[in-house]
Amino acid sequence: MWAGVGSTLASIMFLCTIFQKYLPYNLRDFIEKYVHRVTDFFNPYIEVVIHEFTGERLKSNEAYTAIEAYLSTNASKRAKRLKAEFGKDKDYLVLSMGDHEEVTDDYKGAKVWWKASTTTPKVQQLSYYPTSDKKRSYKLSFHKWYRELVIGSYLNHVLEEGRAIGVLKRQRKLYTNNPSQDGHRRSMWSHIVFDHPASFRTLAMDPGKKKEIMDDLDTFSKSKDYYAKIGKAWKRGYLLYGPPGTGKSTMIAAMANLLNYDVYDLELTSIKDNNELRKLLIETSNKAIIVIEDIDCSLDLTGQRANNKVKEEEKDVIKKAKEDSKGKESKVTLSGLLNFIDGLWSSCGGERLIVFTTNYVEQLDPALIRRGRMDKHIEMSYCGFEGFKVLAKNYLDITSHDLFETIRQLFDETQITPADVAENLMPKTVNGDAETSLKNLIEAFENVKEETRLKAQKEVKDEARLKAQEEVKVEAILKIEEEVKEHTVKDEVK
Ligand SMILES: Nc1ncnc2c1ncn2[C@@H]1O[C@H](COP(=O)(O)OP(=O)(O)OP(=O)(O)O)[C@@H](O)[C@H]1O
Ligand SMILES: [Mg+2]
Repeated sequence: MWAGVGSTLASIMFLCTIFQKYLPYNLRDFIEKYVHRVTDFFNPYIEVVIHEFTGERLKSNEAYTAIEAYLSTNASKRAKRLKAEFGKDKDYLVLSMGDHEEVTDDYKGAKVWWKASTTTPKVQQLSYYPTSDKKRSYKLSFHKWYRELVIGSYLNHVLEEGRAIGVLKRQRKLYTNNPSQDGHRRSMWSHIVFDHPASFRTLAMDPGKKKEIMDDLDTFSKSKDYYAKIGKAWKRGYLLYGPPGTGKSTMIAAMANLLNYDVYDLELTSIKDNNELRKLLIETSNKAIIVIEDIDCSLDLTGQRANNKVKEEEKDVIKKAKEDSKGKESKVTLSGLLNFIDGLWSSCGGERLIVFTTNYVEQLDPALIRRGRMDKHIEMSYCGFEGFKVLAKNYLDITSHDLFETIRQLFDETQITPADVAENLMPKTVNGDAETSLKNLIEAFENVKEETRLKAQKEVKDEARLKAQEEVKVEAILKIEEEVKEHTVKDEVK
């Protein structure tokens, strides 16, 4: 029997070759169309193809990723050829269907087939897509009896399950925008695996404030329906401000870990213009934190209102700096950034946080940080005794010690950043004990105290010197005025 099938196939292939080679193009097209119609009439199966990349710019297709995740369980049980990739934290492998593999799935009594395909285009194309030229896709086949069931509910079921599996298994990423270049470039964002260990548990700050922020994030992540109901894009802005070393960047990592989000670290100075800023935003995924660190230094975003206050000589310095960097400077403007945050572009996806950090909140344009754009303003401040206890637990694994009382008093008297406390608590030798670290901290307090005292002394001296100079100036002016008066009187007498 197999010999018969083989010879029939061979004859069909031969006829096809003749058909391709010798028939005129129009006739060939015409015949192909009708052959398809005839075969479709007898073929009871429907096919749906899902490609890995879509659109002109080959944007990755979220549906493909979800299907890949959904099929991973099925594939590991049934497929013969599997692909393996590192999963979250690189401590296990995630399996997916190998090329040209087929698996079946059962759903509410219906049987469907999934097939993985890979094709390599014959003509090499210029592409933004960073990896290979291969085009991957999944093909779903099912009997036409199940059309409504599959299209109406099975596909949604696959996407939902796939997304949920993907969130659990995916490696989170830290993206940075590539410097703007003329001509072609690979992609707008580069990424590495995000595995920062920071968490809210290890973050030193006031416990009440910490809980408030965690609750806020939790509420946000569960409010998809609420945002849809009030007609707002599902996004939230956070402004973190405070002196250097108070944990702003650490807090962002803790937020990403809490919510299981990707992080997009946006460097505004390497963006050419507002248009490029918009394109970058479009290419961010959902479940993401978009971060602009040191927003006050990023661009001249202090706005016209603030610029009016700038003194003339400062204006000259700014002008010179701008001239020096001519050609290199970014043309992203304050209004471009405002559009980025709350314009139409932010409606092109959901579940995104936008976080700004700054050391100088008072220098920012109020429009940039008003509520509704930056919904929550969080001051990251100097370390308090409660914060110290968190750090002592993290670094030394202790919750109490005889020296704690001394340290508590020192916190009342002196301002010190969590970064300084952390640095001093870190054991300096392999066998360093807790007491040595605590004594180091006390010494650091003494140094900070001494520095503050010297600084205050210097300020008093400077002030006194300025006052003395002022007095000398006033005396000199009075003397001159006196002399002028005397001369005038003499001249009048003459
Ligand atoms: N609140 C904190 N809790 C725990 N660790 C902290 C905290 N603040 C700072 N640290 C420690 O100090 C280091 C520096 O902190 P971080 O980079 O988060 O400060 P920052 O506020 O972002 O500073 P900058 O304004 O200079 O960017 C961190 O690596 C962390 O180890
Ligand atoms: Mg920082």
